Amino acid sequence: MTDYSQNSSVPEPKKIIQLSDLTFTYKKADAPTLDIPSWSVEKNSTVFLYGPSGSGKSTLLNILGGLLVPQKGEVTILDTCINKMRGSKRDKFRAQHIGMIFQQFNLIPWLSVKENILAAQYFSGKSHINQDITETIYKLLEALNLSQTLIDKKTEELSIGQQQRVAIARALINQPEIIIADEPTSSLDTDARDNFMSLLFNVTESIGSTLIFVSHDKGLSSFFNKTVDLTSINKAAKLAKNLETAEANNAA
Ligand SMILES: Nc1ncnc2c1ncn2[C@@H]1O[C@H](COP(=O)(O)OP(=O)(O)OP(=O)(O)O)[C@@H](O)[C@H]1O
Repeated sequence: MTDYSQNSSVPEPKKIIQLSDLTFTYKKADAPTLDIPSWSVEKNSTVFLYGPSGSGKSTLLNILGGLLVPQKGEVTILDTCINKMRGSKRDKFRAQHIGMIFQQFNLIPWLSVKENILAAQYFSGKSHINQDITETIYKLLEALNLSQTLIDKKTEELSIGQQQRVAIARALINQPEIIIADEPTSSLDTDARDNFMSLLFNVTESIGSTLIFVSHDKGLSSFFNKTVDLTSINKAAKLAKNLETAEANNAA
């Protein structure tokens, strides 16, 4: 009898990020901040990552972006183990494949909007490929509802909301496969926040990226197709949480 079970099985979704056996401890800290036996993210998913303050969310994002390197374990992004790379190679890998949006935007204040965005393209080593970069920047600004008249303005002369959009444009200029955002909405009011979220989702979808997003604002989780509590994957945070609860119970 023919066995059709293999043919009918649905293929495994492609993992774009895989962590295994990861431990990260800050210098001088006496315990690890992250201890993650295993975690993966599927391609094209949108992940809302939350957890208590100090549970290691920013640390994890910095590891995914290759800004921090774990002492132990493997960080595999797009089938490449990034924590074994040399620093300069990892920087280039990040510039080519990962767009990062930080709470503080990390724009260079004395450079113009265009120069800030071009800097990201320069670091990716792609600047020679795209001759028509100004046109691409204009399109991106338009998609982000940012007036084209701002393109030559210094970013320090922009409002917070405008700076945030420039930070998104900079994260997206290289059409990264992965977008990592760390509390990008924390300084926005509700209307600006919702506006920002729809823009981010529109552009993420249009370039087919995978999004990892950290926020304390649980109300945002409905935008995402996956919600992850960091304490459920990070044994170190779970341990810290249990100790806190035990201390609170003892004090009561
Ligand atoms: N550069 C650093 N050196 C030493 N310890 C650090 C450093 N950065 C963070 N930590 C510690 O690591 C732990 C996790 O910090 P992290 O910023 O990743 O948490 P978080 O979940 O993002 O917190 P929050 O929600 O408050 O932003 C905290 O105990 C913090 O004090």
